[in-house]
Amino acid sequence: MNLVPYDEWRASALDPAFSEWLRSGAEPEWTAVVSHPFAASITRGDVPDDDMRRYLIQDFQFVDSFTALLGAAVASADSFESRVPFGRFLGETATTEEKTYFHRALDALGAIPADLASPDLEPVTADFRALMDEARTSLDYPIILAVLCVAEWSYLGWASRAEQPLPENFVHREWINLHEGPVFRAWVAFLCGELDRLGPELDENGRLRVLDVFRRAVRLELRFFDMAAGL
Ligand SMILES: Cc1ncc(CN)c(N)n1
Repeated sequence: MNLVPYDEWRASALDPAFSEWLRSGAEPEWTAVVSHPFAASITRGDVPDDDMRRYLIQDFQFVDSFTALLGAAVASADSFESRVPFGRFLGETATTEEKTYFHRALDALGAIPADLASPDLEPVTADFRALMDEARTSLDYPIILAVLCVAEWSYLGWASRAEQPLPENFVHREWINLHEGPVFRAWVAFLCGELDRLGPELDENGRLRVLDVFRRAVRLELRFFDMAAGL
């Protein structure tokens, strides 16, 4: 656990980026997320259908709050240049690719419409939605960025470990492809870059608040995969 103040840390770090200070401060949970057995099983395409259905039903509820959080990022970003990528991602991915993926995948997995509309929320799903709602209503741009960055960067982390050829089953293959590739990498680089730009301008208290939210989000990602794995 990294409690070294950012100014001290960056003087000696190999990569002095603020996002790297956050990520290393969220160890060992970060590595546990990106190397989680459930995520590895997605990359191999061998998650049993019942487990994949339970995971995606819960994740659809995650994505709902995540989409609202993207809207808050558009509203709270500090410049037009920064608002645009959030708006683009909101339009292109959240409302088209990801949404059609969920409907096709859950259909193939035998879910019924009620599973999507009003499922029983697992405790971790409710907790994750609460953190995203807290960040959204704060309208505090670095805090919003911290949650978005964990969600996307950690997913790039496990998805980029997938080996070719990717699974034939589209439920697994498309879920990997949604979180890998040049466009998704550029999106994650943008989120990290925004934190790298703003972090050094915060005072120590502000940085610790961002680190606290970053860590809470990483712990929730870990619990989410544990829930999916039935742990
Ligand atoms: C729980 C969770 N975390 C992150 C992602 C990536 N958007 C996701 N779909 N679900």
